[in-house]
Amino acid sequence: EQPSAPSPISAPLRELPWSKGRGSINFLHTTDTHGWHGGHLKEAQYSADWGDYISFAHHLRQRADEDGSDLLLIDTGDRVDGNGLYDASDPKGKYTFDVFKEQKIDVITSGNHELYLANSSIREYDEVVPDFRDSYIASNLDIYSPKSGKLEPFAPRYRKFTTKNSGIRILAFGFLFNFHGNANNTVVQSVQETIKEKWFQDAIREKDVDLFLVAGHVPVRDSEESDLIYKAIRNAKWDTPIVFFGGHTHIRDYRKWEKKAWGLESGRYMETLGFLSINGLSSGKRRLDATTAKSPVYRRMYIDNNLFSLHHHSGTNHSSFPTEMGKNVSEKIEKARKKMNLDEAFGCAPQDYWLNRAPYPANDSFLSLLDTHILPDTFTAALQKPSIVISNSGAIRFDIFKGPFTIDSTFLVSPFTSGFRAIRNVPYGAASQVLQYLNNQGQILLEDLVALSVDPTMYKLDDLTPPLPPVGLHTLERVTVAGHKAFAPRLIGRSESEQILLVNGDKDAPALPGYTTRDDAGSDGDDTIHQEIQFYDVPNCIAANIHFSPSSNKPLVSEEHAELRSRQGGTVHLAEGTKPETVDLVYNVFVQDWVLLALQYLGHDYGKEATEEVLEGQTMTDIISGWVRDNWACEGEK
Ligand SMILES: Nc1ccn([C@@H]2O[C@H](COP(=O)(O)O)[C@@H](O)[C@H]2O)c(=O)n1
Repeated sequence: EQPSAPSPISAPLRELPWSKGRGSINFLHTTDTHGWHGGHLKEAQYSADWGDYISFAHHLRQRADEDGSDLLLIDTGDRVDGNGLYDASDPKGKYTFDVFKEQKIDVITSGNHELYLANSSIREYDEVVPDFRDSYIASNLDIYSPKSGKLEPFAPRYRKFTTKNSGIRILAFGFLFNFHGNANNTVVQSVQETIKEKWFQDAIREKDVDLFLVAGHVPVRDSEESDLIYKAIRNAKWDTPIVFFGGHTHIRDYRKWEKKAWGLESGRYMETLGFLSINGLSSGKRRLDATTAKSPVYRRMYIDNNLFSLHHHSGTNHSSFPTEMGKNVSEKIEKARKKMNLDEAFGCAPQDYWLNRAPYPANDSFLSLLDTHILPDTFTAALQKPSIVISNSGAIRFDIFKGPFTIDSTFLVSPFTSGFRAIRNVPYGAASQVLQYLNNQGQILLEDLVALSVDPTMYKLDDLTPPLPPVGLHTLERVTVAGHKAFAPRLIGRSESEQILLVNGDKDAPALPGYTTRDDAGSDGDDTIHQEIQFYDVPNCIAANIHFSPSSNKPLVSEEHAELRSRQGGTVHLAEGTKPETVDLVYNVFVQDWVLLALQYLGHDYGKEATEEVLEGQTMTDIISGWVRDNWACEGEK
């Protein structure tokens, strides 16, 4: 782990469901790592780095060699965008690729983030694909070759191989979901079309396959793409076991299609090392008898990526765990971080701000910080006229922790290179409705949130201190329920019936906060028994009003009047409660197509030519770091 990483905290662990002996295969799976190969430096629970993963895999490979099973490693894409280690270098990824390639990965695919920008996909094609020449698979992805200019497969379409110890014959695919946001130097063919192709139809009919392995940057659940692939394989081979490794939705999940087809998704940001094992497979070396042939057994575990877990599951300790290669890789990461000054602070956050671990709006919601402070402060200084500034919440990727906000933090919270654009003088009536169109699902109801939570506790109003504000959801740091001592709820709400709902505020819960996953195999998949963290849905987009606050029903101010004031004083700042006749509609470029579409629905046709750059191309990363520098001094600097 990195020298500045916090030491892991011991917690109750479940045992790794390892499968041993012939006909057994074990997998480790990473997905959506988004550049976090240095691990989490502010969260002890996820503090192991890529070097530790290399050491861990080494010990498990050795275990497989000893007991005759096999260990394979899978990575299903989105390795880029989201961490200083990748994003802070020029070109991006200058240090990550060398670190990443030191792990032996048996099946690897591309995600959507490798393809947003032409230069990222070219680097992926020129560097990562050759680094993983025998294992990179691109079943539905092509690239206009930077050398020949011709459209070529990004990597081989599939791979057939036999495992080293057990002799299990695997046929592996590598898919990406039907992604449309890629730059025009790559082509993602839809899964619907791909599975009709001859090469695919021939591949699923190949003889001597003991296991179909579908690695994909595709969610395992609620995904038309995964279901189509499953059905296509089953149409050709009614009984051959299938295993899916998915990604993209950043969750831990394990889905059962049927007893011989399961799929694992292994979270995000190097928080999780997914583990899956199957025993009872046939192989070139081992014919199964009638009973065992019917019953391969699949099991899974989500390993928290920290040394406490990794030592435990590999039967090692502090001194026997690190391998030479693992240590070298950790050192390489440390050097790269130093070279890029990733620990240099712009300022210090006075408290935690959560992206999904707090409801929105709330005092500890990052999105509330954005729409009530960061965007208004930045754009009030930069824009002259009443404006509405819209950003997608997806532009924000991670939480802010109390303490130093560093160069690294800027990329953790928002790594993207898109800037902001404006459409001038949009009638206020239309502009003020765009946000609603972009968030078309309306407000989240108390009932919806409660339905998502486990065992909400109901209390009477009188039993609670402090008393609650009116009906709705609230964040309170501590509450006291009559007859119990004070404790911290994850969510508290007051319903129409005047009862108080206290969600996940169980004072007897385990101490270490973390994931508690419920999947198709039950709720025992997380290796660490956690105190459950509540995650909240947030709107697609948020907005800030600049130079006006339309909270009352004062009349719209006429454009002429605004013009006049503009000429007189430069900036037009309307009096509290006054609505402008027109506003400049400013938005993050990523949502441009949706903003134009919403305006079209609202009866105003604007083309891209009607838009112009604002803030001289500054990105959300620049905006946040600039705001932190100006507003959050560290102790001693005040
Ligand atoms: N320039 C960009 C690119 C992407 N986004 C946001 O990221 C989302 C996709 O990320 P996943 O990890 O879910 O694949 C995308 O939907 C956008 O919200 C962005 O804001 N700007």
